[in-house]
Amino acid sequence: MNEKESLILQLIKTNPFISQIELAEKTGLSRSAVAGYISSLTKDGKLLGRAYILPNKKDIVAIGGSNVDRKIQSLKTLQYGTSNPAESSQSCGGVARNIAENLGRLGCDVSLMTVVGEDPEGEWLLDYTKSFVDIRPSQKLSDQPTGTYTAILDNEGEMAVALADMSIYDSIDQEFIEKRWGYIAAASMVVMDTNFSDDVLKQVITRCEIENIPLCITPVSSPKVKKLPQNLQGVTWLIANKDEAEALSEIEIKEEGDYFKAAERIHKKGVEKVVITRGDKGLIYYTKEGEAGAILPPKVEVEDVTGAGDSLVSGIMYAYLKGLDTENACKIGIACSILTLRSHETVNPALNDLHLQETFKKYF
Ligand SMILES: Nc1ncnc2c1ncn2[C@@H]1O[C@H](COP(=O)(O)OP(=O)(O)OP(=O)(O)O)[C@@H](O)[C@H]1O
Ligand SMILES: O=c1[nH]cc([C@@H]2O[C@H](CO)[C@@H](O)[C@H]2O)c(=O)[nH]1
Repeated sequence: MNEKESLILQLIKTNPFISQIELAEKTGLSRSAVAGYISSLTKDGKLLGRAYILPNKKDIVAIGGSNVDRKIQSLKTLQYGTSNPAESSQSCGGVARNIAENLGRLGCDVSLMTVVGEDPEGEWLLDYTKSFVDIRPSQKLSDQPTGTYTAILDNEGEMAVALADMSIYDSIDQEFIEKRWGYIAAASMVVMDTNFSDDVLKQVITRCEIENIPLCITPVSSPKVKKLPQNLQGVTWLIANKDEAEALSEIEIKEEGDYFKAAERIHKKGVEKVVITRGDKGLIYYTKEGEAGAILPPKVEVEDVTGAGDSLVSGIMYAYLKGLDTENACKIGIACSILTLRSHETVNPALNDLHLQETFKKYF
């Protein structure tokens, strides 16, 4: 094989969709010369022909946000209206991205459909994430900055207030999803956060229902939960914290029984399995099959709460895909959140399936 042929083969390997015109531009040959090389490579059996490429079958596709998380933790009790001595850190974030990374670390085959800006932050997020996750369905946008999440934490690691600068997600339209539907159709399960527009959320819910693709929705905040449609038929799991569950159910949760009333209201919108989390009081679950219960977490030292909810969702999905029932899937979810609570990062870099199983066995 001569130098030009091996260059053409290399370019085709990197991008099987490359056109003869692009190959000509990249090799400095004329288009007809490229055609000649391709024909001789085909005759020699080095190229097997042109083909449509289908996405690989994946366990999970995560749809939604990828942000840079900036966390500033007060060293002493927070005092409002004055300057508090603090410590800052930065990590990769975004609910969909966090879930995808957690699942990737747990050994699942997962892909991420997100958008970032064409800036150093976007580059960093995708570069870091691609070690655990297939990022091919994601895109960099040249005219928008990467989303950022800035959280002020108190000295105990609990979030006091957070600011979400994520206008980039408003530019995602139904066509973006349509073009990438092949990835969704090839998945055993879809997990979607509520960062994208209400039109996109509705489109994914409706189409997953029609095509019978299990879908888990996890809201990112109480303002953004309101983007969900009234009709949630087709949603398999909805996993929300107390504030998000209140906003979605329009029920104020004051006591134990209210959690189940809120869950029942959300179930009546069409959701099969509802989980409402409640910080150090664990969670409650309520399903169409009539399962209902509360699970308490063990007492743990909290380093930083950021990402606890996302790892809980990841643990539940990991267990659900392995065929566990709702109660045990929720326990795996709690075990996964404990590992995040003990880490300053939004996703614990020490997470793996062995570590998760050991934590589950230790506490449940
Ligand atoms: N202090 C804690 N002690 C033990 N478990 C906790 C604590 N805080 C959170 N968790 C675990 O994490 C899960 C999710 O926490 P929470 O209800 O605060 O959700 P969230 O607001 O979505 O979290 P975040 O936004 O911080 O990721 C809980 O169901 C629980 O299992
Ligand atoms: O509106 C949003 N707020 C916060 C997040 C993300 O939540 C994560 C913590 O649960 C954190 O990584 C942040 O980026 C998001 O994706 N959208």
